[in-house]
Formats: sequence, C-alpha cells, structure tokens
Amino acid sequence: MTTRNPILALNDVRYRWPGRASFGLEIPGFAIAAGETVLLLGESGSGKSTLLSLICGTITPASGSVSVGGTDIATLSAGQRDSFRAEQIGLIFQQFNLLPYASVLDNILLPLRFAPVRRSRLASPHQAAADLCDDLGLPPDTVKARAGTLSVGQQQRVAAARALIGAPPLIVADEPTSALDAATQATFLDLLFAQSRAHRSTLLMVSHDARLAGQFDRVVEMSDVVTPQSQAA
Ligand SMILES: Nc1ncnc2c1ncn2[C@@H]1O[C@H](COP(=O)(O)OP(=O)(O)OP(=O)(O)O)[C@@H](O)[C@H]1O
Repeated sequence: MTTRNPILALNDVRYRWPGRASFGLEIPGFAIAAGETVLLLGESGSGKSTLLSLICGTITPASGSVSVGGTDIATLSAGQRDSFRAEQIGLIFQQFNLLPYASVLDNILLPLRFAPVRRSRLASPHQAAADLCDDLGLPPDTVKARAGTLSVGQQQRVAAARALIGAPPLIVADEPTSALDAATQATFLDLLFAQSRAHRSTLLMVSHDARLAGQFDRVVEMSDVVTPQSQAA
C-alpha cells in the first residue's frame, strides 16, 4: 500500500544493535501520512524504542532508508541529523526529560535554540510558550516555576509544550502516559490531540496499552511492521 503524502517512510530497513546478535529489526515498509495520528503497539522488548531511534536518526540502519519529510536521514552528516531532528520532530519521552532546575519557560523554548525554522514561525516565542501552557491547562504563572517543582502530570504537559512549540511536522511520543494515573492520562491525550491538530502536526505515539487505540486514526502493531523472523528471542 502506498501512503499519500508521507511525512515518514521506512523502506527495507534492517537494524541490529552492536553486539546483540539475538535482536534485530527488519521493516519492509512503514509509512505515515502527513496529519495522521498513529498508535504503534507492541510488547515490551518488541523494538518500539529502537524503531523510534531509527526514525529520529539517533541510530542509522545497516541497510534501507528512513525518510522524514522526503529526506533520507542517512544522507545527512551526524551534525546535520541533529539539526534536522530538532526542526522536524517534537519528541515526548516516557520520563519527560525536562531540565528540573530550569524554568518551565526555558524548558519549552529549548528546542528552538537548535531549530531556527521552528523559531521563525513564532512572532514571540515567549508568548507562544505561555499560550501553549494555557492551552494545555497549566496555571498562568507556571512558566516561571522550576520544572522539577511541578506535579508529574504538569511536567508531562510541559514536555508536550516543548514538543509542540514552533509546530514541527512530526510529533513522536514514546509511552508518554505511562507515568500518569488514568484520569490524567485521558486529559493529557485529549490535550495532545487537540494541540497536534491545531499545529497540523502528525502524531506517532508508541505504547503497549491497547486501550488508547480508539482515539487514533490508525493503530499499527509492531508484529505487522517487522518481518516475523526479525525478532529472534
Ligand atoms: N542501547 C541499546 N543497546 C543494545 N541493545 C538495546 C539497546 N536498546 C534496546 N536494546 C535491545 O533491543 C531490543 C528491543 O528493545 P526496545 O527498547 O527497542 O523494545 P521496546 O519495545 O521499546 O521495549 P519496552 O516497551 O520495554 O520499552 C531489546 O532486546 C533490548 O535489549
């Protein structure tokens, strides 16, 4: 199947962690259309985080291609890959990865330092950060607080704001709700969807929680993405 207008396309990708003969990924073809929301489900150890690392260009495949917005990441130098990632991808991690002693504002603005195109989309980055906090349901003076003083649910909203600021085309979220309780999870996902749509970003979320499936345009199982024999025990 061909995906129209793909923001992300993997073709004939093979990857094996160095020194780990027992695990490898073989992905014949996987694509996401611009504007889609996709949930990638898979058991622990099935290679979801490895796949996200390939998409973000922090690791490169032994063969095959990973293209984001039509650019094959393998054609970029390591330095170019870092700035390409900062421009193209807003990342939300399971453990948020905020700078705990820095203010919420500085945390949200951080990716713009490495992404001049994202920065140039904003008349006032400070105002954009404050607006995102507001849209994500954070109290008005949160921007001045140190990130480490916020609740877990609030920190994850700050992480979402950091990913969304400057509207990168692709938002990649690795188990972003696993540290949240059920009620906070539902609210966080509603806000993330609303904001991804408002910013016209594509959303790829990885989880092992199939209960989230109903909220996405498409649900993909790791077992459908990789060739069956590629994940030896
Ligand atoms: N940095 C690494 N170096 C070597 N092997 C790794 C590394 N990261 C992951 N692996 C191995 O790759 C395999 C897949 O792990 P990965 O973290 O991609 O799975 P996952 O589906 O994201 O799991 P989980 O849901 O538990 O996070 C595992 O066997 C793991 O040990």
